[in-house]
Amino acid sequence: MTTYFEPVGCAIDLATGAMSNPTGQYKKHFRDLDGLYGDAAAFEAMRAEWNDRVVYDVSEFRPRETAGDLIFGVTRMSPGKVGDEFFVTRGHIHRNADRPEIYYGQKGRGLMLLESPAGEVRVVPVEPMTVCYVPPFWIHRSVNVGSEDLVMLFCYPADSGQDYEIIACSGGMRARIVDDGAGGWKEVENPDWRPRDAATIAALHQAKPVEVSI
Ligand SMILES: O=P(O)(O)OC[C@H]1O[C@](O)(CO)[C@@H](O)[C@@H]1O
Ligand SMILES: [Fe+2]
Repeated sequence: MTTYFEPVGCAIDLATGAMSNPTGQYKKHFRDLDGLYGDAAAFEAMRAEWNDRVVYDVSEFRPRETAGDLIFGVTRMSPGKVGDEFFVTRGHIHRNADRPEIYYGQKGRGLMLLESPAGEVRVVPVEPMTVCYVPPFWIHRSVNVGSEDLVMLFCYPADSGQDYEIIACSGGMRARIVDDGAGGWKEVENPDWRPRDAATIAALHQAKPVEVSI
């Protein structure tokens, strides 16, 4: 006999960015984000005040990790900058790179910074009442460009996985989002960025065995 999963409703608290009935939660502290930002000296200078503070936290509902299911949850990110660069999440490509994702902005003013394997850059707003579609194969990272918490719902295929190395291997993402000095943001080129070679890009497109659950 087939045993069905129980349906669940998860309430989102906009004040805290927490979701009820999560199956998991984690926090990323400032100290965990060393190496993400362009201005390493500014990062070190902030440690005294920020080291143990939470920059972003995630509550998620992950029923299982087999193909066909979904993982969803909420990310809350504090406002702030390292030098002139706005706070970001680590960023990743999905380990099964052909898996997409959506984000739905709930509070605050954010951006999704995206980069294709070949190095094309896109920026999509993530604000209340805005859905951001992250297509398959795009590296993605959220940016809080506002002055209050950014709260976003996310949802992606349960067998996506995350690969964080792809960004580190290229010297960071190709673009950084910095303060424009006029209350807004602008995109600047990361001088340390290195293009991916053809073999690395081809490997992302290799067919993977499809998981079948019995
Ligand atoms: O996993 P990262 O890149 O640190 O960013 C956190 C966000 O991305 C997710 O991994 C979802 O793709 C969530 O945990 C959260 O929205
Ligand atoms: Fe993702």
